[in-house]
Amino acid sequence: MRRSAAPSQLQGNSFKRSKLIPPGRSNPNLNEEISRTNPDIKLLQGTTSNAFHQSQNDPGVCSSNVLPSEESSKEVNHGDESSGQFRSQTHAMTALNPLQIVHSSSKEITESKAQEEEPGSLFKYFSVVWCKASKKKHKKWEGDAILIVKGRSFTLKDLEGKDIGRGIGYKFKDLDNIEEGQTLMIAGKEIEIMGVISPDDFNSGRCFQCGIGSPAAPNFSQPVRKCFSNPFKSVCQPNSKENRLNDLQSCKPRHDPYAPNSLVMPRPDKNHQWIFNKNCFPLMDVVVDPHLVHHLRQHQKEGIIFLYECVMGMRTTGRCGAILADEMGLGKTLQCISLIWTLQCQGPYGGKPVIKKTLIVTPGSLVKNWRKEFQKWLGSERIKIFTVDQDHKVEEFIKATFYTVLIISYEMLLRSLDQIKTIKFDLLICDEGHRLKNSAIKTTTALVSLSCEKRIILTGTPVQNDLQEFFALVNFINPGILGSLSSYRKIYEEPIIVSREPSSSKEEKELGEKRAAELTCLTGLFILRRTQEVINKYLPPKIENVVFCRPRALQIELYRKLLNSQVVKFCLQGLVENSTHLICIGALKKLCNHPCLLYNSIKNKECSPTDENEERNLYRGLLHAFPADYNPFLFAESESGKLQVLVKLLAAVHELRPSEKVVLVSNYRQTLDILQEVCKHHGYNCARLDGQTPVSQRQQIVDGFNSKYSSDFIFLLSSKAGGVGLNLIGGSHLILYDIDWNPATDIQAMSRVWRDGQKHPVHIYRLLTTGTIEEKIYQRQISKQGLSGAVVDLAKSSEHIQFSVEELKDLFTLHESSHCVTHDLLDCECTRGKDHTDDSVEKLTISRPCQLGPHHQKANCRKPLSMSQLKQWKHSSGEHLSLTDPFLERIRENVSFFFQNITNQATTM
Ligand SMILES: Nc1ncnc2c1ncn2[C@@H]1O[C@H](COP(=O)(O)OP(=O)(O)OP(=O)(O)O)[C@@H](O)[C@H]1O
Ligand SMILES: [Mg+2]
Repeated sequence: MRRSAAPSQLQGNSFKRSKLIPPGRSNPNLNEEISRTNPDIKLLQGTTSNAFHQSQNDPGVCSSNVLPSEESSKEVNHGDESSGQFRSQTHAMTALNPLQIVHSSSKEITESKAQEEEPGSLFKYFSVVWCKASKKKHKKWEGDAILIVKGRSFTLKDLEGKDIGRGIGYKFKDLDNIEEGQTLMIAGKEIEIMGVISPDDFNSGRCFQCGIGSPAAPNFSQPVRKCFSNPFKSVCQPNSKENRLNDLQSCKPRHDPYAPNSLVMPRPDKNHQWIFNKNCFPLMDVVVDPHLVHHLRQHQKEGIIFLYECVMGMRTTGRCGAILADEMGLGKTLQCISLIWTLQCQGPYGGKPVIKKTLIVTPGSLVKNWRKEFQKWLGSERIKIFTVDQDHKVEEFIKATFYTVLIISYEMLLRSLDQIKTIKFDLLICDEGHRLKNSAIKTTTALVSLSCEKRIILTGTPVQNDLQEFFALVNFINPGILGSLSSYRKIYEEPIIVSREPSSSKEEKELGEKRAAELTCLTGLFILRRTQEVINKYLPPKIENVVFCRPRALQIELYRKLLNSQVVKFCLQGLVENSTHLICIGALKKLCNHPCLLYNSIKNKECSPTDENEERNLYRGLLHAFPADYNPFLFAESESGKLQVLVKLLAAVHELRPSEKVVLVSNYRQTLDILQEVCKHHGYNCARLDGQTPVSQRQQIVDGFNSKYSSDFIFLLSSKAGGVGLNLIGGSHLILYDIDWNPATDIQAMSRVWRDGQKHPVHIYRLLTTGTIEEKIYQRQISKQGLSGAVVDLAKSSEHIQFSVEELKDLFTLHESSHCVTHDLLDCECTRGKDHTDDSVEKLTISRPCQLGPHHQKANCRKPLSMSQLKQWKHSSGEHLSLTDPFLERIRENVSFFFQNITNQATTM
């Protein structure tokens, strides 16, 4: 709260101030004094202790600011003054003793209410300044506030959205006649009306944002024609008057702004020049190096202009942060490299470079990728990059002054924070920066402690699903722009959340929508997100398949036994903790991957007989279901439906596309071990990257696989450990062997191959075991997250999921007779009105319109996929597949159902 800096004081409004009379509501003599000396002043008395006592006795009289009723506190929380069926009127009049009004007869009140009801339904909003009522001659306004008047009631809110005064039951004409410049006494405060606020400004929350710099309109004025200078000539640095005059003639843009396809940054407007060009350097066009522009896609050019305007403080005055939230694979790295290279060599004022040193913080597995990308786009001569690792410490960067860019992992940053703090960085880039959504974690506090104000967050993961996390990210790049956390919650979060409740009123919905729109509009100035569609045209076709694999006999037997266990029964009766549900879910998921994983877990538990816990109980009696001579190291394909399909798929790719490679993804290291052994057994060379792969080796492994000279046919990837940001374009087939609760994990993995640089059509296979928990997780991914439109979040894992007993019942059911439970749930034309038995499905598949074939409608490929979108995908049971896909053909006998969607369809597969 600002003190002694309220607008009227700053502006020195003597006329208005002369009207100020020391307020003193609780002192009746003072009121008299006020009215005697200043008949202009209105006393709107809503919050005296007298009034409160009265209201206790007379339910018809309400005075808030003191113990608001339940109804009124709802009003407070939601910022919604609409619920006002006022219980009575209190009083609102010029120089009138409030007690007189309190004693008004109820008849009078009713009559006046009836007369005034209609106009009272309209809201009026005023910006005001306020201070406590006092007799002092020279007083200080304590702050700005918003006065909301509806009919015969008012609420006074501070700029954090908190109620600081309320009252109801005033005379309509008193509240109706409020006008600019007027001084009022209300709720124990003296206020001065500064101006009228439009309903739109209030509903959008804009009126609370007076602390925010106004958005500066981007300036796209055409550059003035000038000769361009030699790109390698150093920029001028004027320091004296003569120099400056000389510079006026000699300073030229580094690159020709008029060359065909040149990318010229917008010029700063007058306001910007006033603030940032104190030395009156000549205005210079900032032109992106044509060497880079040559490669840039249109969306990347726009992204560079956006980043430039943000970090230059041209979009939001005084703020230099940006969030580039483009979907995965859109080339955020290249956009940043272009920005760094431009700002490091040029600037709008006399051409003086805007930045000297840049700090890039990134996940460990991407440190080398950043170096590679710098080299790819700028070569190794133009810019000197320093990457921190075990052998190259930050001290080296400090000593060797020619390095201008420091690339470091988040982990290393924490370890080297003291040294990092000694360096003056002008630009900070946080790659995969959604991890900063928690302001309490060490990484965030470490980065906040750096003084650099030009900050960019890069993330391919949408950031707006959790409003508090969103606040943390925004507050990191543009500190304070959304006000304090408490005001943000009051002004935006609470109304938005309330409006999304099914029980919310029409007004609450409207307010929430307006606030959400305003928040989007405000943050849209410095957040940019483009979706994959913008590069689809540069990418080869993507054929995405969801493959439902029939479980094998051993799997079904063990699955039944697990579901019949005491532990699962206790889960279904709601008798056990969430951790026990997770143990059961974990066992079922292992079984779906391969029974040997379950066998090993049972054996491990047996080895520690003293360890009496739920997991041990769950496994009781299960060993008997395995053959007596069971060998868990054979990894028999015939024991796992998915493994059988996988082996056939690999063989098909190897045979039909000998020059293409496969990325094979699992979330579990033990599963990757099995897959690795199986690959070895079939003579396929593999590369592997999981959580245990040393960070220093990761890029080398990725490069090796992507190289056309590599003999590796398969890349085994643990998606959680190393998925983000990797480019695995060496592979054109990607198989997701298991499913994660969080669709973002799977989407991240799938985005590794279908990205810029990919030459082949991409085939994606998501393997699910029919009728099992894997289908349930998939349904949860696409129904809950997809349908609600909620965006996904990488950090949320199953540990954070709470299950209702109903959900658990569904999770712990095995559907043995269905071809595809997911399809059964779709209410698809092909099954509508029929029993979901094997027979009926099979008969229908022959003629149904949604079968693979020309009738299918192309689904919107935007993620996350929803159930209704899935229905639009081509689908069919294994038996009735119309065989245009040679890979699916090879696996059809092990598969009960397929869904397929093709993006960027081409004639060949
Ligand atoms: N204009 C371009 N022309 C050709 N290749 C490009 C272009 N822009 C980017 N690429 C390449 O596309 C790939 C993906 O780029 P990048 O890694 O920057 O994506 P990203 O947006 O950071 O995605 P993620 O969110 O997955 O990290 C890289 O190999 C990059 O070199
Ligand atoms: Mg990236």
